[in-house]
Amino acid sequence: MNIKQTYFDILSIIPENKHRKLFIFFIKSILNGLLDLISMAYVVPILILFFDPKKLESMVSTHLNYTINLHSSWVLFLSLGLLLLFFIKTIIQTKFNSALYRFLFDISTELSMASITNFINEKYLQFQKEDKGKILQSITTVPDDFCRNLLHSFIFLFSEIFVLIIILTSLLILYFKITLIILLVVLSFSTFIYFIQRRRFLLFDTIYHKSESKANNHILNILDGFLEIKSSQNEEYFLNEYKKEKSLLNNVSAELISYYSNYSKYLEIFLILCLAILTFFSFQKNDTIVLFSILGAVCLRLIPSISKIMNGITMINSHFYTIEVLNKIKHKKERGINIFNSTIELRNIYFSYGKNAILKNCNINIKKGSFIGLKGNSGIGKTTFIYLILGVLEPQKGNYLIDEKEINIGNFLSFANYVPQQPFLFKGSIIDNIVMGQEKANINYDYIFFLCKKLALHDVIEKLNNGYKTILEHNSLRLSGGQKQRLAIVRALYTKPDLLILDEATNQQNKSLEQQIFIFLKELSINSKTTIINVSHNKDVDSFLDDIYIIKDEKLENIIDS
Ligand SMILES: Nc1ncnc2c1ncn2[C@@H]1O[C@H](COP(=O)(O)OP(=O)(O)OP(=O)(O)O)[C@@H](O)[C@H]1O
Repeated sequence: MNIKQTYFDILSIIPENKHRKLFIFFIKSILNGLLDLISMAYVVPILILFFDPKKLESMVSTHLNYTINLHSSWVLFLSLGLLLLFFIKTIIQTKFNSALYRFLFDISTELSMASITNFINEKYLQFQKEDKGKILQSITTVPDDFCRNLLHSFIFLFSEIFVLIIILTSLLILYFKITLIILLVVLSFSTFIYFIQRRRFLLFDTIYHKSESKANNHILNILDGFLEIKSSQNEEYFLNEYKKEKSLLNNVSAELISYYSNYSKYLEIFLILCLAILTFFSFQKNDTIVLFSILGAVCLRLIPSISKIMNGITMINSHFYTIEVLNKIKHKKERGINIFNSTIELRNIYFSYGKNAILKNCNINIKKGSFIGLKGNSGIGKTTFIYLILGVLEPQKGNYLIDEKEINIGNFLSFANYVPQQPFLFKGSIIDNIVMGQEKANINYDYIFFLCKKLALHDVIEKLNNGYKTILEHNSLRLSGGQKQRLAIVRALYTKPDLLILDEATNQQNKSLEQQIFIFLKELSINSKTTIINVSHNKDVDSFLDDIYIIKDEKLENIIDS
């Protein structure tokens, strides 16, 4: 592990406004480590001495060659001072711990937000290619793992190394020979353990990286395919696939957690063995007592310190993947702001998915307020064409003009709204699902009721237990397919889009309902100048359309003109 490189990698991930605070935490954690040296184990023997002034006086005169006369009031004063020091130390340490964890989790939230923002601003084609399990992982587990395991261990690694240096320097000054032997023994033992375990840590890193996203994908499969999985009676297969990855992950976590206590046990055993050997071969009786007392002190503070360092290195090595994942997050541009007054024009557009050409030399001029139909066989490229108009996909060739001015596309047009075949509903009330995050004070309830009435939804909603406040689940089954589609149209219309695209968005309505919806849409296109593009195979709605286009043999043709 290259500590310097890891430090710079960590800095490149953490938001810049947190760098100063991070540096302060490094310093504070060193001070915290030093405060750790004042432990109950040292305070109690000192207190016992204070309450036995005769012994303390004789110790001072024997070891320091100095005569003191301790009054009982002094003893009491010193004892209280020591206790006070211990309390202050404890308060400082608890405050430091709380502040550190708040800081770490604060960073985790920011990284999580950066990660999810990255995906929501991603180009659609790129988003489609992404592994959805990995997306979930990089939003949920990775920021958490980075802060809780890697960054936390890194901060403590510094402070523990610093504390260790102080302890060793003091011991070297006091008992040079024996400390040097212990140091060499412990260092070679730790290095030995590190090198034999290193490949295992890297394996853990790979397992965390791969298995979490695989497990996420299995969860997504189970959630999305709930009915199909049950109807084909394949629950067992999907559950086992999930279990495989989850067990792997949990086994790794269990092993990692156990390392912490195991390291100190290995060290203890190793030091006891060394002690036995040294006692047997090299030391006289007097030295053996000194040796025992030094080793006692070593066991008290040195072993936990070395264990913490080894554990920190283990944690960092096992979570390196988080740096790799988080490094990929780049802040991308927000939705483009455009205005549409008269025309949208696509000129000589060529678009292909890899070698699969979908549209060649495609031209269309869409006038504001027009109601356009788009037809074509399944898989011919209707949705692709719509995504090109919406600005979600970028053509390989051709020009995109709004009001006769060429624009750079690649991001959703701000004035457009789109209703897909399978509308998306999220956990929240019906109102939440319509306004999608609008501030409560700004919600235009009258317009929502008006739209719902026009789309034959108002009565349906009013009949639900809590009316418009009824809570829907993610992809709720509480509403029928047709009702969900109408709710999605209300949602799109609520934003008063200049351009509305319906991708087979009424194919689950019966004929009379579909006619009712189209009468209203036609009114909007005439009165509000809402431009509408409707993708549908259904000839029943052709009479509402001003223009009908068809995609055939990679060409876009106007049926009405030809
Ligand atoms: N992200 C993608 N990568 C590669 N190929 C794709 C991608 N999206 C769609 N395609 C392919 O492009 C072709 C056109 O797909 P598209 O979804 O545009 O057709 P469609 O006319 O809307 O079909 P349908 O009426 O069945 O919904 C299909 O052959 C499809 O497999």
